[in-house]
Amino acid sequence: MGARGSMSLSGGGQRESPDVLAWNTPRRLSSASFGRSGLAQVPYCPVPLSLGDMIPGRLSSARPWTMLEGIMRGAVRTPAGLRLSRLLPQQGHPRPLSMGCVDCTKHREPPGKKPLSEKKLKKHFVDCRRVLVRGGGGGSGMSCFHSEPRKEFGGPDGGDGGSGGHVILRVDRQVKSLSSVRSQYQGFSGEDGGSKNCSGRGGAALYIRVPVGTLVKEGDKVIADLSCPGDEYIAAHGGAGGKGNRFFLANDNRAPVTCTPGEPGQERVLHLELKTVAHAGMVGFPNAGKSSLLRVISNAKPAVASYPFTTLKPHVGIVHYADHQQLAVADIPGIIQGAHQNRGLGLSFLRHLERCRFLLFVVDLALPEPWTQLEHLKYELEKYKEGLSSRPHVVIGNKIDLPQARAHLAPLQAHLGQEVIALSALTGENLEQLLLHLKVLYDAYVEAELGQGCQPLRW
Ligand SMILES: Nc1nc2c(ncn2[C@@H]2O[C@H](COP(=O)(O)OP(=O)(O)OP(=O)(O)O)[C@@H](O)[C@H]2O)c(=O)[nH]1
Ligand SMILES: [Mg+2]
Repeated sequence: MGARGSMSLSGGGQRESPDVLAWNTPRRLSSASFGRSGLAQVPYCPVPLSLGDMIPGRLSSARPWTMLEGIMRGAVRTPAGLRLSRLLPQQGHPRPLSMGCVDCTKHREPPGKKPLSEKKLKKHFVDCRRVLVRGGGGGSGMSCFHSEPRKEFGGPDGGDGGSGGHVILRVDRQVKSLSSVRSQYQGFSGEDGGSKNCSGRGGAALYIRVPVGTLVKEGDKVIADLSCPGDEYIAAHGGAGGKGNRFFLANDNRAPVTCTPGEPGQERVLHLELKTVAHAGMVGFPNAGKSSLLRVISNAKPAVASYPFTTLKPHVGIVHYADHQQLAVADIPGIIQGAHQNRGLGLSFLRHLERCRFLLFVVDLALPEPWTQLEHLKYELEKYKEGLSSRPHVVIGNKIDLPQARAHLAPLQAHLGQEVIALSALTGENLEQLLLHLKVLYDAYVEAELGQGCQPLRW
């Protein structure tokens, strides 16, 4: 018998424990060993194996092998690319083994993945894309006639072509920018119709994965706002399939030869624009310490340096609270006076603030007359979009650890007539006050949304 025969070869005369599964040669499970379910349960393997799965080549014979004896034939291939043999010892070195499937190796550490450097992240962050989408073409209809012995002219039996596949934009939470979106997409075509009234298979839908907060524009018109994970938008419809000659059968035409070709898919040029979705957006002059602050309150790691415009693209960090609430905070590039006249990085990146429910104005307390920073910031926001600066907000005075900053705090508060949260992103001083304040703003936002019957943004 196959299994017993191979045991004597590989075991080298060694008596084996009935409880172990010994390795020799990888074998493929053959069809003979599977019941109607198509699955075989191998001892010591917690999951059933299916036809084509790799199993260890030899099994101890003192156990009930009747089922297994028939299954040890064939070579080494698995349908899903699964090769259990890779988990097992080398051929020619039999070793007791009590596992036989991938599930048994779950505890193994995955190979280490290097985090992307800040430089690479910037390079790969794309928040605008022009994309040409074409739906799949429909398959052509068939023109043919039924024919069988003694029935030569059986009538038209050409089937219709399958319709072309749509091209669909789908929001995926794992996708963080539009960098993975290509400039062109062509949907899958439908199959042509066949004889015997067989219709062609329709083309499969082609999905383009986009990040949460993608705005779809055609020309200047916004046609879709994909702001929730799982949202879908059909960017280009597939073409309809052509008609086979059977379709044209009529009383006055019993033998039509006409069939129509499939229609081409829809073709559109779309502009995708990413507007970061976050609860809070940080606004401030360059070097105010926005990125430093995001690093200490969240899990995000934006670059920090003492030169202006260190941050060139938005970063979103998540603040975790003890009650499992999660608050997303976006750090955007610094704004300077005259940004609306395209100074500095301009204002185009302010679109990432548009969806933020509340704003965090970060002011550098170490600079003289810090209230002027706030005035300029609000002015620039208003220039970009009216009413943007009057959203619920909190003023943060950063760098309180510096001696001159303490002196500037009282005049700033007097000037603004509102509370300023003085803290230090460097030393962590007074961060709790900011976190508590953020929670209050978040709770107010959730309450307001629920009050209006809307679902608040959950991260
Ligand atoms: N002393 C002190 N220095 C700070 C504090 N926060 C940030 N800094 C320093 O300020 C400099 C700028 O910090 P960033 O966090 O990069 O500032 P930013 O606002 O993100 O700057 P841009 O990305 O250019 O807009 C860095 O050298 C930080 O070390 C603070 O609380 N105290
Ligand atoms: Mg920064």
